[in-house]
Amino acid sequence: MNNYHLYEEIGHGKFSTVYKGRKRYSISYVAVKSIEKSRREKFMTEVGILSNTKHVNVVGFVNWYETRNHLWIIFEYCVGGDLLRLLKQDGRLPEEQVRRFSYRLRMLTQFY
Ligand SMILES: Nc1ncnc2c1ncn2[C@@H]1O[C@H](COP(=O)(O)OP(=O)(O)OP(=O)(O)O)[C@@H](O)[C@H]1O
Repeated sequence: MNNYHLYEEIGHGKFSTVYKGRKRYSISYVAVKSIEKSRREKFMTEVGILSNTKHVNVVGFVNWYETRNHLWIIFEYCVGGDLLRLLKQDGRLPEEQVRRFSYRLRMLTQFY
């Protein structure tokens, strides 16, 4: 984890916090998810799936780490956040946009 600078929190789950990060000595920005060690099984499942998935519609996996108190996943940083945030901010989406998102999700389910 010494390879990354951590900036502000950009989201959180029940057992995790997600920060904006930057790889040291570079201008590569990432999302850094810190997870409680009690959630190791879920963490390993998430790492297993993401590290074996390379798809334009799935957030890119970079690496994972373990420190004394936490497990960490480094992801590609999605500037726009997630779909839920978009819906909360914009309310109902125009039909055309719903169609675009649905198409991407459909591509993904075909991939699996
Ligand atoms: N790669 C990313 N880029 C930008 N924001 C992200 C990224 N990953 C996660 N986030 C933000 O962090 C929030 C929480 O992340 P995520 O959905 O992965 O947690 P979770 O799996 O629900 O966590 P938990 O299992 O602890 O409940 C997302 O809703 C999103 O706002």
